[in-house]
Amino acid sequence: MNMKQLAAEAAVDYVKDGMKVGLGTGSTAYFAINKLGERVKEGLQITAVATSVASEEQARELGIPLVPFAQVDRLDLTIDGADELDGSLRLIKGGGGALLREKIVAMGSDRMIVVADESKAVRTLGKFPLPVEIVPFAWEWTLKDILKLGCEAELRREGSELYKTDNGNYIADCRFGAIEDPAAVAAALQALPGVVEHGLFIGIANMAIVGKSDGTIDIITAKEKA
Ligand SMILES: O=C[C@H](O)[C@H](O)[C@H](O)COP(=O)(O)O
Repeated sequence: MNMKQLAAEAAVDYVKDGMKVGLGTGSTAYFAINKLGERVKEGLQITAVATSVASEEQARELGIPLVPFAQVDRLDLTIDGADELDGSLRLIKGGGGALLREKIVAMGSDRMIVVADESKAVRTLGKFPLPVEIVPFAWEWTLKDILKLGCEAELRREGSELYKTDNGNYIADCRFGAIEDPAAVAAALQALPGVVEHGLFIGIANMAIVGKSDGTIDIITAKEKA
């Protein structure tokens, strides 16, 4: 079994009857959604919300019951991937462009389990360019503001077009180098009016399940959310 699948399927063991579940996005979350689909066919009773159009379509095809946000106050558990995670369960997310919906859903969940292969576990965040979702209006100014924070940044492209998120925004991929103080970078980005959200998830994940090449998993836990 590949490392992503190993981690994702281990996370699905935490899903119990009656839970309201957030479905993540990306190639690792894909395996979790697939496994959940299998368990729903076997009789598992859950309801779910998705963090992207792609995950919503996958869930619908598998028969996972999706509920509108208006009908659910909080989720019990969200399972999602990450582009990088450190030993304090700080994450970089958004490689697939879904960071805004992912953060809304994760923060509306009592627990978030991150699923990843071992290549994602790092000592210091920042090798993976930090995705920052910005509004298209005056994006040139927002990009200049971001550059002033001391990174190299460029707007993500999809072929010859600028990439657009499910929310119709752009993504600036920002190379800060090693991010020694993620909270400071997060605060500086959040202060810019054109920034919708950034891919630093700090104090949000409760547990990470990391699939390893030797076929085992590592579990990293954080204290429960207040
Ligand atoms: O926007 C995408 C998400 O944050 C993904 O969870 C993240 O990019 C990890 O994706 P993957 O599991 O495909 O490496």
